[in-house]
Amino acid sequence: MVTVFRDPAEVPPGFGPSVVAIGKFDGVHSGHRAVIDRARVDAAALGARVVAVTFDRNPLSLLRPELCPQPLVGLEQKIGLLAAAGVDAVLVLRFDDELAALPARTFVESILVGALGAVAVLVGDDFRFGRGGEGDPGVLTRLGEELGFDVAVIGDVRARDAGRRVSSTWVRDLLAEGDVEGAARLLGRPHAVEGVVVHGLKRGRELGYPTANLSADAAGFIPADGVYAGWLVDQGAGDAADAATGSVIRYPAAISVGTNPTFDDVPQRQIEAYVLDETGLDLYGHRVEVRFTARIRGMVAFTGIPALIAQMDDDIVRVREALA
Ligand SMILES: Cc1cc2nc3c(=O)[nH]c(=O)nc-3n(C[C@H](O)[C@H](O)[C@H](O)COP(=O)(O)O)c2cc1C
Ligand SMILES: Nc1ncnc2c1ncn2[C@@H]1O[C@H](COP(=O)(O)OP(=O)(O)O)[C@@H](O)[C@H]1O
Repeated sequence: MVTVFRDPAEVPPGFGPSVVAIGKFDGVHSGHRAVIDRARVDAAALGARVVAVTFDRNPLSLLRPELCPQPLVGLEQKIGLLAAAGVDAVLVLRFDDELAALPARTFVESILVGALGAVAVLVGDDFRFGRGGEGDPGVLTRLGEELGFDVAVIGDVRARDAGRRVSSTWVRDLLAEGDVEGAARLLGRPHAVEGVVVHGLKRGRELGYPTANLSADAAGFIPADGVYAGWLVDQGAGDAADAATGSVIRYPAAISVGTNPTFDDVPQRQIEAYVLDETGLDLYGHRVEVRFTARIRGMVAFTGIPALIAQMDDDIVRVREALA
């Protein structure tokens, strides 16, 4: 089980020694996981814990909101992915005015050394920290020499085929084009959006394809409008029965993203998933994750419902092939 601290003050005294990896970790892609893997190796050698230090939001949302991109994953998704990558603890720092104004030295003394007892710190080469971005890997290294921890700057992880640096921006660009296969190669897993199933316009059943509609506040970057093959992972209604069984069920699914332009009554982009070969499910109120594995086609405004249904019949055949 991973331990999550939402404030440095929550870290118990004497928690260290720890090997700390710091970053935004948006998407927890293969580059991020290379940093975590290195931290695990170092921690094993030093008899220390592995801690990921990250932020509750993109620092840009406070510093330069006009430049702040849509996150690839929500905070809770990120914590789950860091846990899956093998960290022992995650420290989530609230990126507010106070943290943004903290001098680099204070950040290191109070959080890395004071709270976490860091013996080694790993960062990417573009890491900046402290007031006005005054801290960089060089500053961190000198503070480490003075205060007694090692600093490792992890070089770029490159995509095997393209030779380009793996980055959250690249994943975002691919998803914005609907290239969920390309995104999955960089992430090392299918991209996913997570939310609660809400009531839609009750048209799905009439069309022969009931769809679980995700709430508008779903976490995770929404890929380009279109139809996709993927999976719906049902995490249950979060009630006592589910907690007791802890059961998570993964279903094959045909996924639709868009405003359903055949109809002109859906104001917002919507993510919906039809679970193949199931008719009696009741997913309302359940927390689900929708995973995107292949793109089938773009969204189409059909003139008439029979044309939409005929196309959906064909989509299901192609989704089945993509998932086989
Ligand atoms: C496999 C699949 C393909 C879809 N393709 C389209 C499409 O091309 N155009 C469109 O307007 N809606 C499309 N939809 C969305 C349907 O219009 C939507 O699921 C239906 O209206 C039910 O909406 P409801 O859940 O709000 O009742 C698609 C849905 C699925 C599951
Ligand atoms: N195969 C299935 N895939 C997705 N949802 C299903 C399926 N079978 C039954 N359901 C249930 O039906 C609901 C979707 O039916 P639909 O007529 O599209 O209504 P809504 O417009 O409220 O989404 C889902 O939220 C889920 O509870």
